[in-house]
Amino acid sequence: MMDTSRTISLASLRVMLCAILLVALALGVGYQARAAEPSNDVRQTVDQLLRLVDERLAIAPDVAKAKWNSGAPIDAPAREAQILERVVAEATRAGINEAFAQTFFKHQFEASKVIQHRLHEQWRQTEQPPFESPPDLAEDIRPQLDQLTPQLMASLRDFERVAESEGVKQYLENNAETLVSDGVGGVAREEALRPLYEATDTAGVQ
Ligand SMILES: C=C(O[C@@H]1C=C(C(=O)O)C=C[C@H]1O)C(=O)O
Repeated sequence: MMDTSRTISLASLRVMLCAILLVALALGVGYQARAAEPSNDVRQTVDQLLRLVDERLAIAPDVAKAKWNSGAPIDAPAREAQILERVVAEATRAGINEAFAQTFFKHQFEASKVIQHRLHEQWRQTEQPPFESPPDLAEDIRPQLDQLTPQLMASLRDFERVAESEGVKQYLENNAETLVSDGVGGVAREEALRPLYEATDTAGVQ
């Protein structure tokens, strides 16, 4: 015959041990989550940059429309060089890492072109006629993009200062999708944000 009281006490001991383990695990996870949560200030900095990236990407469909009507090539290297020239000048003036700023903007150009190419491909398939009243590239769109350049530079400067703080990469990952929409399944977003992820990587922040 089995000693029932002994069996019960062994079983309850196991339950207790399990409970203790679970509590310890929960506390550990909770601690990690707290430790990885960046400060308010850091979160605002990241949010601001993500919003500006989103704002810039949101202009790409207008660029695509203007070029669809005019037949101008999507790739405009002279225009990109002109923007980069301003970026370098501003980086020098404001003490922003020049290589980082240039790489960041090159990625914004690529991301914009991903969206433009996708739209043109779609419009070729649907035999889209010229748009009724497309925005003017030189008069409307490029000035809008130029307005964003100094805002993005200021935001990059702030981002550079917090890229090394704890939990920034995770915070970026968690908020990128909500704050940056690209309409092409995340391809343009990934392209636009890669330099930011890399900036957190070189800091050894996971
Ligand atoms: C937006 C344009 O299209 C492309 C993307 C650019 C950008 O993101 O600023 C610049 C030049 C082009 O290669 C443009 O021609 O102005």
